[in-house]
Amino acid sequence: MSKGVMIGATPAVFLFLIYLGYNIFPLAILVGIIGVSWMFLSRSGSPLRNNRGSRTKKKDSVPDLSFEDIGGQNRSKGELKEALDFLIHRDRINQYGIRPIKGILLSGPPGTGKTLMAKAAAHYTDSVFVATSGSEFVEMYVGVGAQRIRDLFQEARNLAKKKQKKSAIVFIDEIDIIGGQREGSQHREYDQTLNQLLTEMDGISANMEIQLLVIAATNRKDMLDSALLRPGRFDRHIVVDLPDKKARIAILNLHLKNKPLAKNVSVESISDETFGFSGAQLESLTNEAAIYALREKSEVIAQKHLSQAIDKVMMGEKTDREATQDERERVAVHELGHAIVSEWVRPGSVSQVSLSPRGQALGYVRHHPGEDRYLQTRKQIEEQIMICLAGAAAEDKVYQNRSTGAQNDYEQANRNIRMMIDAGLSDLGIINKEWVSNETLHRESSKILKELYNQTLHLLHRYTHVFEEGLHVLLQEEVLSGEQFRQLLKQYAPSSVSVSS
Ligand SMILES: Nc1ncnc2c1ncn2[C@@H]1O[C@H](COP(=O)(O)OP(=O)(O)OP(=O)(O)O)[C@@H](O)[C@H]1O
Ligand SMILES: [Zn+2]
Repeated sequence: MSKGVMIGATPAVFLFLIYLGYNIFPLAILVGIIGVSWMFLSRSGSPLRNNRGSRTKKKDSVPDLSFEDIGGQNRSKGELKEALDFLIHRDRINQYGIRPIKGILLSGPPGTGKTLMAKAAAHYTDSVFVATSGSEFVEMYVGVGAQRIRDLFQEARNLAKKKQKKSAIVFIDEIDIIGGQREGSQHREYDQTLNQLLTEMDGISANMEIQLLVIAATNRKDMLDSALLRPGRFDRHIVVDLPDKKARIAILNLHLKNKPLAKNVSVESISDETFGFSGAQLESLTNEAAIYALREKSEVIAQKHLSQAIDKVMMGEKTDREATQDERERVAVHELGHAIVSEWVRPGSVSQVSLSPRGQALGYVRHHPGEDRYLQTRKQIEEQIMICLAGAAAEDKVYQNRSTGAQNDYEQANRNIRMMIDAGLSDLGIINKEWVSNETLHRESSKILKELYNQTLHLLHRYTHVFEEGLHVLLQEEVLSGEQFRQLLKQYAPSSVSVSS
């Protein structure tokens, strides 16, 4: 079976772990999901991408977008406003001899509203807004990039004068492209561009006629050249993170405001199911839901449209890729495995098992997230690993063999094992990795993997009837709702294992 086909099942587990929300390193994982969803989004040609063109518009006077138009992000907004107050109360700052803020760096995953924040900053300070993106500097001839930077700053000053404003904000998206760490003498062109930017910033002083502020955005702060982060340059860092549940509600409400919404729609439940979504993905979700409603000629956007839109944003558009009947069966078995163990670990966690091809996937399990967790015990990590392994174990149980569809599942499992060992939670105890050989680490991780795999297989063997019934429904209906699935479990699962131990 070709690799592409059975990749099918893989995003499921990925979403799983994220949706369980049990991670010690939430950010890493969150960035992970964004990476993954982004991958799907760009493949499916989502409207999100189309936004981009207009976002990097070069010239604008004062943007008509305020902080109220940005959902959630209260901490970042607060920090940003505080920094901006320096710009507004320039005289007072001068009086105290405080050096003006010249650069603010916004960092965070894609689509979290960094561009919106920069625009709102211009609105808040009544500044003109001039924007560019690092990507515009790619493959420019030597000298052109530096000239572009010079022009940009000049443009900002000219525009402010023309509009009779006291200040201008220069926004540079994807700053990491021009401000990435230098390696030897390569990237000479970027060097010149970066140097020009630094020169412009160094030239900003408190008593200029037009006060300039540079706001830069990146989702790879670790990549930036330290010269950029020095005092007097981008010395204010504001993290713009993925929205939490409350923020997701706020963002959804903002984007649903101008749409006909059915009365019984629960925005809260949508926010529950979109853990790890960025603002941009939430916006896309509301848009897709409206399209589904329109397609059905429904007067209002109903819960089911929103629910379909979640799948679309998460996994990509439904594809009409025809899997063979054998493949469909195998994917169904695989996903049922994930779902069974997930319910065993945390009853109520499965929100949908689906056998409809979407993006690169042939099937997937969608989860209700638990509460956000930042610490976890050995048992919890082991359970996560079991959920990962359950797809392959299910195939093993039913077919006595496995396919290539579980590759990502293993990667995810291995990441968890590494975390467990690093955190001193494995049988090796607390270790200093420098003194432990790779061989020892490898042996320990294989041992964990093997034990948990056997446990998972053993557990699944007790669910034969659930597999049979679930398979039957999935092949016919393509989806099993969380409720339906739990009903099956209630009916067919051995009572001793139906609840988490
Ligand atoms: N907090 C938010 N509130 C409302 N809408 C949001 C929010 N965050 C993102 N969006 C939506 O997502 C779109 C993209 O956001 P924006 O361009 O600001 O993200 P970004 O962080 O700059 O992304 P990138 O890193 O990809 O440039 C916005 O136009 C808006 O529709
Ligand atoms: Zn899987």
